[in-house]
Amino acid sequence: MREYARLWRELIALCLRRYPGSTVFLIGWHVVSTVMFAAVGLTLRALVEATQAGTVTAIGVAALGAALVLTLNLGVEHIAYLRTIHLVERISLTEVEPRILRACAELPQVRHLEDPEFLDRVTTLRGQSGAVVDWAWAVLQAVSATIGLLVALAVLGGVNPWLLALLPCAAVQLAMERLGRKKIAEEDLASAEDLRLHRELYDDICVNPAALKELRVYGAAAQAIKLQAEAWERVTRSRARAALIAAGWSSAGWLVFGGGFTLAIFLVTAAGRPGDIILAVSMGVQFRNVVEHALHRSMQVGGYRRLLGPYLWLMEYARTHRDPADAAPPARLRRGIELRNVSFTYPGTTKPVLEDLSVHLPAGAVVAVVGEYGSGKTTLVKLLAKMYAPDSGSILVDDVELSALDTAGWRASMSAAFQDFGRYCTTFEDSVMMGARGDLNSTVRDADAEALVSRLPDGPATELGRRFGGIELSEGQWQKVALARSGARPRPLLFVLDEPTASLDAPSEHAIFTRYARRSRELAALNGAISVIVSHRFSTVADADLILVMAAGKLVESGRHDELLTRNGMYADLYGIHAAAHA
Ligand SMILES: Nc1ncnc2c1ncn2[C@@H]1O[C@H](COP(=O)(O)OP(=O)(O)OP(=O)(O)O)[C@@H](O)[C@H]1O
Repeated sequence: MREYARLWRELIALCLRRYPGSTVFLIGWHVVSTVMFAAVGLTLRALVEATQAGTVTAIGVAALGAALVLTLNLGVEHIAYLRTIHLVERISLTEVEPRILRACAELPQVRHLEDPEFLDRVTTLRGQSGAVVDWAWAVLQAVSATIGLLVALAVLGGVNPWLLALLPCAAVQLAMERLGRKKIAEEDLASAEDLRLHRELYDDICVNPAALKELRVYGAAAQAIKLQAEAWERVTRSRARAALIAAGWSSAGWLVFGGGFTLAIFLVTAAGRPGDIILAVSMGVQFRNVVEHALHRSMQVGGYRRLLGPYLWLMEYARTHRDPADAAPPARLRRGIELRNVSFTYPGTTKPVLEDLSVHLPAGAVVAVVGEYGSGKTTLVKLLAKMYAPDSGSILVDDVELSALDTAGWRASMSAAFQDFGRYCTTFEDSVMMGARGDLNSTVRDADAEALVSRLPDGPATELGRRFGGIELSEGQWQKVALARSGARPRPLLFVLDEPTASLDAPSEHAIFTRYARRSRELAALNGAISVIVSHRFSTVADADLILVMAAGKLVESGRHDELLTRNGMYADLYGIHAAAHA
């Protein structure tokens, strides 16, 4: 409960800071509106009593008061409604949505992507930042409307105590509504996985080019559409069931409230004076709307909690998963990187992907990692990039635990072309430089991407990616963009190329490796940088200072090309197969 109170204060303070005028006006209106409903009945009763007494001045004052109250009730209420919408939209888009995005983007590792609890909560929050801000105002409105209702009940109770029976009737109604909301919240969380599946399949069927091609080739589109429909069917079925149960509770509640209200008004009408009857009837006519408003905002407050729970959970998750490490990475590597008995299993799985891996990567070395498919090469690279932490063992950077190095600082000290590189729909230049301040021309040259740039209609300023109106590139061209990006950072300590030329032709591959090998040597002389190249092509790795041969998560051999050939082990076998295939 305390965390909700803190969040509420935080959101209102945010509104005050960004839009002080609107916020003060709205808070002021919510205070004034607590007496507005009762004021309608009281001014109309005063008008009737002044008319009965025949006092012209009293009639004039009462009529003016009633007109003012009615105008405020209708006019200012509408302005307050519009201001609230504006405020909620602005604050959610400029403050709360970025907080949600930052909470995800600044997580130091990528472990959370395998955590269904994390994914379900982030899915629930998608596009819902407005609801988080609206909740803060709904709380204020619910409180203001509830106080207004109590003031009105005090006035009505003064007229006839039977009218107080409206309060327990409303309480029963609220309790029944709550049961229904709880059911809806439970079903929402339970169906989050199906909802995610439905959206991902939609993307695969309609806009994801990689999946789209395969669905066509394998004739699996109909099956994917069927699975998508089934996922949606499960979502809607469970939501409809919850909505029906909630509606049942709600209707029963309204029945109780409506019955009590009708009886109370009947009793007052039977015994009241003309002024009191006008008061009871005028307030009675609006009473249902006022109760509904108070209930609606109160229910919204409760309903929004299904989003506030995940929101607070995410903020707490981001806070507790913040990088505790603060040691600065070295400016240059002296000893290098050492892996000691490193083991790793992906979250949610049981089979270790890396087992008891120990190896020293000397400063300034070009290290090649080879091995069968699925042997753990990419996983090793992910551990070096601190995307995951080893389950046991340690990784030392110049004798300092990698886990103790500030993650953002370590990432700023490395550069990488990952196997599953991103395709960013922005200009070629932005896609390559991505915040780096290196020289675009030499970066393009090293990635052998000069011919690609010369073919782009607007050169480096060309927008890439057809999805947002740019031009589409081939797989190999996208890979060159990713490669160029990895070369844009001027002085990385760790330079990772994970299958950097898998989509490229042989001449391109040769040109790139010659340049990157030269660059690696230059970097090594500059700051002792280590280059790690994962490749299936043995011609590529023969010149490496150290070759690591992986098999089923284990390091089976390591050494230079000649040493490994002499050893006549797995490397020699694989090299032989490769050489024969390319003879
Ligand atoms: N995110 C993940 N969650 C669970 N298992 C994973 C994940 N990523 C990879 N694996 C598994 O870990 C093992 C090693 O994968 P990894 O990508 O490291 O191998 P690799 O040697 O790089 O393979 P390739 O040569 O095909 O790129 C594989 O069995 C793979 O299925």
